[in-house]
Amino acid sequence: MNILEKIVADKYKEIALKKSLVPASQLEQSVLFSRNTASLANALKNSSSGIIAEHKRRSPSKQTINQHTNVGQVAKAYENAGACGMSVLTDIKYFGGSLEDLLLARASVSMPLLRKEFIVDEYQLLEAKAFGADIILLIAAVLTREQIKTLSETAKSLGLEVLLEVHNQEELHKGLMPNVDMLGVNNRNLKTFTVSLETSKSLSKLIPAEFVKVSESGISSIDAIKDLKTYGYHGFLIGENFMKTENPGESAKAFIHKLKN
Ligand SMILES: O=P(O)(O)OC[C@@H](O)[C@@H](O)c1c[nH]c2ccccc12
Repeated sequence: MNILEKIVADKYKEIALKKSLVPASQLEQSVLFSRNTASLANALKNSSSGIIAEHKRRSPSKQTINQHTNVGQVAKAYENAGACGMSVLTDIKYFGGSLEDLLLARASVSMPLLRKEFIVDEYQLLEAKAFGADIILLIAAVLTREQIKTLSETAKSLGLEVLLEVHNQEELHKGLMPNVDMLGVNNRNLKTFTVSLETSKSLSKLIPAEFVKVSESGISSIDAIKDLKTYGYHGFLIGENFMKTENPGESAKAFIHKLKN
């Protein structure tokens, strides 16, 4: 089993346990469940920065990145820095995140929030809504076309936007469908962890114009973003480059300032 298969196998077990502890009907009663959601796609189209800043404590590829953050403060600082949106890792076992992190971010900011998770079941969409997300991630590598279809339909019916993540042409073709709002090209191969911005560049021409394009992972320079913009990208998902510093919010602020000037 590769790491991605391991994460997903654990995820199915985690969901079964959670369903037995917290029924879906309880999630639907959350005060946050009936709120109006914010659009990341619109924020990206209208933004000069395009930065989606991520909160990530650790990862299978890097182990510890930053264990000392206050997610509410980081969220506030990312928003003040001019980020278009924020991505919050909610996987506990491999990324050290939680749904509480998402909730704390939601309590601190009004910018669009992405639940960064390995979503394989509609129950996780209800959780996303109940804990404050505006956007959900669907990873084509771990889903069938049928799953992408039903999960994206349900997400949209809950008012959640859909960011579909792909890493190659095959995944892209599997996932292109009307309920997908944004196409994220992950520069990191989730099976081997190798990172190359060439992945975003080569896949860009295959993505139809109606999808907002997001380049994900391994982005750490202004030049890289300027380059990716020429390939039609509107969004840039950055985690480690901010999180590995002592003050992720300040790092994001300095980065976005440089980008705009
Ligand atoms: O920390 P980076 O290299 O800037 O990457 C951020 C983000 O793209 C990455 O965390 C990510 C992209 N797709 C994922 C899927 C699951 C978990 C994490 C991810």
